[in-house]
Amino acid sequence: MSRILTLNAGSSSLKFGLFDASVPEPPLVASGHVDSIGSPNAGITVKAADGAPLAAEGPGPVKDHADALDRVLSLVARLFPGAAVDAVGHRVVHGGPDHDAPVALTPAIAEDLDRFSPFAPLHQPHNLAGVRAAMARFPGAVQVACFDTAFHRRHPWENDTFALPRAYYDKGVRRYGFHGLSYEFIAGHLREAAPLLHSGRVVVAHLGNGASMCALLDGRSVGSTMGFSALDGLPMGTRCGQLDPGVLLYLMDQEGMSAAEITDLLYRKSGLLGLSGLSNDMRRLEAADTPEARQAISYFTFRIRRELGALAAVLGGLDAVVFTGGIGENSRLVRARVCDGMHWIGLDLDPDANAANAPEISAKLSRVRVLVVPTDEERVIARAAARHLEGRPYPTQRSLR
Ligand SMILES: Nc1ncnc2c1ncn2[C@@H]1O[C@H](COP(=O)(O)OP(=O)(O)O)[C@@H](O)[C@H]1O
Ligand SMILES: CC(=O)OP(=O)(O)O
Ligand SMILES: [Mg+2]
Repeated sequence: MSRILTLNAGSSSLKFGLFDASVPEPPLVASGHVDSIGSPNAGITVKAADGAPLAAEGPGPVKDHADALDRVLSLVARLFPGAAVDAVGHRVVHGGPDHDAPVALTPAIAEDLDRFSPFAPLHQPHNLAGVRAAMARFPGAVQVACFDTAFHRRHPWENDTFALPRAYYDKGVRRYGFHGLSYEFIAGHLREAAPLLHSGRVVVAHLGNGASMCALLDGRSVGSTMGFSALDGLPMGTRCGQLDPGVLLYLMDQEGMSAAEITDLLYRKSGLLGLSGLSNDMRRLEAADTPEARQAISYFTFRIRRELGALAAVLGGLDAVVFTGGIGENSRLVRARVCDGMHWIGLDLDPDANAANAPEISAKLSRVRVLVVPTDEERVIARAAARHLEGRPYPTQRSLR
């Protein structure tokens, strides 16, 4: 049986999917994820398409992404011994200025993508390690890279640039935006489930260990909170989010910190972890209820509200907000805190629907609808891989450079 395998390395997770490759909209066969990578309480679960559990390991340590990948590939081989993997679809977070669509990887393209590892150090190296491991394990399969940045490549120039001398823009110092596979899935979901909203003004809040927001107009990205690297915008599990560049000058000049030390500070020690002094995991912060944990959550939700106002201004109004990602899909507290006091923009929450994790959590009379939509980046990756297998890759616009 011909199969597509998808690999999606997030900053704290490795998600994968196995799809039947024999039809154009590939049906899911099984999916799984490793969560809390790097913690002593990581877990691995695999389930069939109908949700039936197939395997579970942990809680226990999963040292790093390489360990997670090894275990996932062994589990797939053990659970599906006869599966012929014809395509492996990879989430690759940074595609730079050239990639505005999925691409079939050659070793040379994969090597070139390593240029962007410094701008997404919690992701790109793991994404490319997945590519190398899959090339070795499935040498006959087409390897398709699907970029987080691609969905945003046609956003307006004002959202693409920084106010630096133009030479830097030409060198690729631009606002790329990330989580594009998730936003593409949500846009597709709206097109099917709520066509009127799809053609309207929607802000999607992808809140996971990495977090960003995207303004969708007619299903296309017109603005996002993440920029050149996966650091900008909202605070995240361990990342600082938006920061006055003057702070960087201070850290270099007054504190004598090296680039490597600043990288470690901003990517691994800041955000919810840095503010709480406790954890990057929203579940732990909600349970801990220390003043620092409460402040970390307050800063997180304050920044989301601030960006919601800003993106609504970009859109010229607001018809819907969509929550997604591990926190957006599961944290009633965060959703309630984000929506609290948003009546001025026409948004009223239904507290019972929110507490029940319902798919629509806005009050009946709320002008702005509020939806909770589980994202499915694997589905978007599988579709792209299927098109490559069918010999119908997505067209690209190389003129974007
Ligand atoms: N029930 C829950 N309540 C609150 N937060 C949750 C819950 N389940 C998951 N999360 C949060 O989701 C985050 C992971 O989101 P996810 O999107 O899977 O991660 P990644 O960004 O690594 O892809 C965890 O760090 C955790 O804080
Ligand atoms: C780009 C990014 O932050 O991804 P994730 O949320 O999966 O860590
Ligand atoms: Mg993710």
